[in-house]
Amino acid sequence: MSTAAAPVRQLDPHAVGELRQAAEKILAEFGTSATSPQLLERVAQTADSFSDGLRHHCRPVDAADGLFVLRGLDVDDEAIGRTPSGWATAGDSGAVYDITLLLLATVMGNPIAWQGQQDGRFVHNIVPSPGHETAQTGASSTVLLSPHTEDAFHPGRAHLLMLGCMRNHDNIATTAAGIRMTRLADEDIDILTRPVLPILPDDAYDGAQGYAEQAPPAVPTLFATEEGMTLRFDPAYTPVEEADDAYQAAYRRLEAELARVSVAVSLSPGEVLVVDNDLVVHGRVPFQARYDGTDRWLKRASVRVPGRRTRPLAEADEHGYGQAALEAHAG
Ligand SMILES: O=C(O)CCC(=O)C(=O)O
Ligand SMILES: [Fe+2]
Repeated sequence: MSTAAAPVRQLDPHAVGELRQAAEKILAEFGTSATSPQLLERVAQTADSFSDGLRHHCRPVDAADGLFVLRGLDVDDEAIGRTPSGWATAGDSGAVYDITLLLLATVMGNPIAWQGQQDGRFVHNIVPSPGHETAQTGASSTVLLSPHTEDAFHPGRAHLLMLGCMRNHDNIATTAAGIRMTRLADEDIDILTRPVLPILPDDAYDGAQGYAEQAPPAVPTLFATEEGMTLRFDPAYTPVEEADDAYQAAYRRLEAELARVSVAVSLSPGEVLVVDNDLVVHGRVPFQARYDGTDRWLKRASVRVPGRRTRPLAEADEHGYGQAALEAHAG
């Protein structure tokens, strides 16, 4: 894994001020970042009025590695208070950044939430939580969070994933690996393009594991589009051992290639990592949680981009394990 720098988009002071003022105004009006239809509507109106400069910073990912870092937001380590001990107790901690992320997400596309995850909030808190150290979810710490497509099990998954950093005293890196940086044999691409294995819902979803009304759909790992390759990959939730030997070997070679091209991005407060969820798998290195109110703390938003054609049409027939993605703004 390399620590090669991700492309940076530096927000200018004008754009930072514009965002800050807008987020504070909305927070003052509603008193919370908990999303109501009224708050979401205000977010949409506000994002509509943003300057071209700010909009330009939010343009689509335009590099082959499939990601960028937006830099320059102000985060005051004292003012944000203690790192919450888990998403369930986070409440309005860092609420102005929830709204900031929602505003940015709304410029980039349509933010989504999941009924079954973090109480249906549009912005999630990613913090290490006691008892979850070894889980394959954002709440873990001591284990490697394996590279994955966010919400890979679902046809309504995000096109863009945003991770905004509140605090990261131990410089714990997020990992990112782009499919277009890999080199794979044509034969492997051919095999991995076939729908052979399902991807099951991850442990962060209430209720989805018990979903047994229909068989899990087999989905392709790779998908070739006019603009290039995309992937849908989550080995921790894929029963790879059920495939034949040739498929398993190709899958392992893809895993090895993703590891080879993986970059480590250690976010600093005020930075927002944006990854294209069709091009990049992300994860996190293992770390030791502090559990003293100063732990690493990220805010996460997921965004769908209307009109993108980066996925197989057959996804429209998937049941999504009974989970529904809620869109912030009507189409
Ligand atoms: O903690 C991180 O850097 C990434 C965690 C993750 O996979 C996520 O929040 O989706
Ligand atoms: Fe993730």
